Amino acid sequence: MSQEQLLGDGLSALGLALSRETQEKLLEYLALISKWNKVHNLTAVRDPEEMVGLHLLDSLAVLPHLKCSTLLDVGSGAGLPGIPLALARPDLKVTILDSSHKKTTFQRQAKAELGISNLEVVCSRVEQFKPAQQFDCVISRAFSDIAEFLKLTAHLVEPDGHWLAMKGVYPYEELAQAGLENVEVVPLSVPGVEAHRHLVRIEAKK
Ligand SMILES: C[S@@+](CC[C@H](N)C(=O)[O-])C[C@H]1O[C@@H](n2cnc3c(N)ncnc32)[C@H](O)[C@@H]1O
Repeated sequence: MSQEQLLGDGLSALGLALSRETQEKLLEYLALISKWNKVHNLTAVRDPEEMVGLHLLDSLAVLPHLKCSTLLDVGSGAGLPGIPLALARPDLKVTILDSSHKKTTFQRQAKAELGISNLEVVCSRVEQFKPAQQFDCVISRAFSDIAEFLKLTAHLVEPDGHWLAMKGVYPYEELAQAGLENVEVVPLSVPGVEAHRHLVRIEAKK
């Protein structure tokens, strides 16, 4: 099946309506990752069909749970989930951050080529990042365990804000290790991705 069809079907299954133009930009973004992957090792996922599920739909599955106006994606790598979210939600101010120059050089290229005006790119270790303003929401995928994620980003979340941690299997151990009980854990079903997915929401307010 073509990437266009996979994306269209996946979005329908997720109950998401994105314009034709946005869908084209999402696929242009995948094409850019593939192009850069030939020279730089940006992501291990290289199969065109798998990329739609693991890069785009996995990121976009979070959209219905995104209730914020400023978002920081920590350890964003090739721009995941931040770039698909910025493309799908032009009203959202998205900052993507990574400590790797190679990754943020790619992120800047993607921002320029796709004309993503609601996206900022930051090259920094997250623990050293001192923005002028904190964020409503700080998100990460495949960055660290939950305790480390909260520790490294505590200075970046608004007092009324929250964290979203994108996880695979239900993270019982990570939650226990972080001393977190009674947090919201939403199971997500991602079209084209057989593995389990869970989204953990942690409020900054104690
Ligand atoms: C496994 S990758 C995940 C990339 C992306 N979120 C994804 O899901 O495809 C983790 C990323 O975190 C970045 N990273 C690790 N420690 C970091 C730190 N302390 N500050 C900023 N970025 C960091 C790495 O450079 C790497 O790009």
